[in-house]
Amino acid sequence: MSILTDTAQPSTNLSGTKQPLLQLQHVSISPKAAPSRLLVNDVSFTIEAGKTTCVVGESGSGKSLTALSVMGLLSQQLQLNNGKVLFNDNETGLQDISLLSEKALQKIRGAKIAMIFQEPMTSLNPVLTIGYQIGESLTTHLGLKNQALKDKVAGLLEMVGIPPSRAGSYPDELSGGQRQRVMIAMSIACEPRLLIADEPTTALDVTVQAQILKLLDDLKTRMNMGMLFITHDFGVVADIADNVVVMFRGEIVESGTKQQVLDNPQHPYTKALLACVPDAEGKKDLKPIDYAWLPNNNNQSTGAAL
Ligand SMILES: Nc1ncnc2c1ncn2[C@@H]1O[C@H](COP(=O)(O)OP(=O)(O)OP(=O)(O)O)[C@@H](O)[C@H]1O
Repeated sequence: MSILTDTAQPSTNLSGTKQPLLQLQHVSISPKAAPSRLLVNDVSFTIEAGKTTCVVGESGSGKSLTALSVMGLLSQQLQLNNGKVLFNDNETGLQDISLLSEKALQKIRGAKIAMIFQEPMTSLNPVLTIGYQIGESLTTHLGLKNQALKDKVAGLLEMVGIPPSRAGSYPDELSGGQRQRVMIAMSIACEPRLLIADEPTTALDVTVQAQILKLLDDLKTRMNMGMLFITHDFGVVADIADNVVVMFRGEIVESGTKQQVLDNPQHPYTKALLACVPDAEGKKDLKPIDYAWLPNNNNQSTGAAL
């Protein structure tokens, strides 16, 4: 049973040209207390419907802040001090959602742009059943109730590979992989146009990680969703990316298609990151990242974890 409509189509503007789903233009983020300290500096990239853009970089490179800025969820201490977050919500065409009121953003969040995080336990409420939690946004955004709500929740559970009979289970009765599947069911419930996934498989073992990546990739294709996928893992990039953005210390150092970036990396940092990736058997010698390309005396390893 498909519970998804097949209506998601790439948008075209009046002149018939395909419009991007999301376009970040020169986004910079800094602490309000120190506006000149740029944590994210002049970041621009585009995501199309039905395509996955992986943002990759070591810890602290600004990946999560970039994603949070799209959702309008930067912490109170931070500000978007430059740039545009253009989102195509199909009704209004491309609009700068960073200018919207919190109330207007709440209508977009969950319904048109959804996000899943690394650790599902921190996002799931331990005292509510998973069925209830999956149903919440369906009631809020789509007004579903009673049997229609139950049917839709059952369909979503089925779609993410959890027997619908588990709808009455509590989060701590599920495995880590199942909890992440519940989070995915919650995030796709309203058929968002854009899914932001921030390291959603990092806490999972390798086999479950592969299953979740495949599930997300299948859903993306089936729903023609755009996906912004944050990772520090080039293995994940190789599996699911269409396009890749490489970030270092708040800036994009390289971007392109997966083939361009993985097969023919241009920037020394991308080359250094790729040199750290173990091969399929985990045999390659793991080297620390080489920062020799950094100018001046700024070439010390940050000790950053990959
Ligand atoms: N509220 C905040 N106030 C000040 N600095 C912050 C705040 N939140 C994040 N930062 C800093 O901004 C930089 C980018 O953080 P961000 O979380 O985007 O990195 P990341 O690439 O997602 O790292 P990770 O992979 O570890 O999640 C880091 O140096 C971080 O310490």
